[in-house]
Amino acid sequence: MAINLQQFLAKQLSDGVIDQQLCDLLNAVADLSKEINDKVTHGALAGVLGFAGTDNVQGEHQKKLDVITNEIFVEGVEWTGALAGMASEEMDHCLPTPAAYKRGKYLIMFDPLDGSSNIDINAPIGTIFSITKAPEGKIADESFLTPGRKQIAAGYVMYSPQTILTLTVGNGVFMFTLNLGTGEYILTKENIRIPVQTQEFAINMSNMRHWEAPVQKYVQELLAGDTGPLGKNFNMRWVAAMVAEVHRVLCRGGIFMYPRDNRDPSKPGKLRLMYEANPMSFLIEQAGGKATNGYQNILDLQPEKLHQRVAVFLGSAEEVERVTSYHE
Ligand SMILES: O=P(O)(O)OC[C@H]1O[C@](O)(COP(=O)(O)O)[C@@H](O)[C@@H]1O
Ligand SMILES: [Mg+2]
Ligand SMILES: [Mg+2]
Repeated sequence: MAINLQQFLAKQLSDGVIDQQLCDLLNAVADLSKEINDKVTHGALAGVLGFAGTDNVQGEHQKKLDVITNEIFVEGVEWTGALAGMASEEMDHCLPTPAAYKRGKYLIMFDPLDGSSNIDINAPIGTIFSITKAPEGKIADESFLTPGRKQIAAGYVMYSPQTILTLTVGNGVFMFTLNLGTGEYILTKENIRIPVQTQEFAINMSNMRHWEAPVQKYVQELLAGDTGPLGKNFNMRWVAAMVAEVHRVLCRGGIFMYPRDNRDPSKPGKLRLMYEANPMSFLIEQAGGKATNGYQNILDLQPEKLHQRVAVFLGSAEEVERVTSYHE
């Protein structure tokens, strides 16, 4: 019989994999994602498309939905009693749990709306989250700077033809599909394994001239197909939402890359370490894949800043190892 997310989490709780606070927090994230799903699904009818007229801390123009989903996320988790604080792509600094609410033992970092450029064209978007243990004492931005290897749980929700919540609590990767009739997330895939080999890659090719030499060489080899040193043909995909790219890699393998480039020296890599690369790398490793910045495993990087950017190579082990070896 199909089990729902609540039942899955109750089992993890009784098996001692998660504690009550984490269980409450994950249930709250699932619930708030249904509210986001509702807004996303109604789009223009709910008046949520277009720009908000504000910029975030990274100088990016915020979409209305970036702001709305950030509010839904904050309000959806702050009351749970599971959090000492939270941090988001859309907030300059962290938000310690307000005194009105009970302080808990965890921190959550999130990208409330991933793939912002897809909002207005009705293409896939998502929400990403990462949960770590909170240190004792006052919570400040520095409290969040622990390596991804220390994550307790991570996941994403993908809003697309189906709404899918993908989760790890450190014992494999599980996917739950939202039943729009009952409002339940139903377990639809478990113990996901990424094939070691692949013939599919994802990279924004329009940036090719800005990449560093090792990435230029590797992508030339992918393009050369069976006439080149890799001896096989590759297909290419680019959805422009990391959630959707990682979801595809988890479902059928592949390599997803967002390398450093020299377009803007202040932005080495586009993706953010704390609430994009770390949670996704945790999921990928839990499914038997690899995730590096070209030099080191992403999960082993010591973060320096809350909104730090990082190069990302993740997915099927053989190809991630190959492109990483070109950097050495
Ligand atoms: O504009 P590009 O180069 O296609 O970038 C797409 C990448 O940017 C992102 O949309 C960044 O995330 P945000 O939308 O949360 O800023 C990734 O999801 C995606 O992989
Ligand atoms: Mg994002
Ligand atoms: Mg975002």
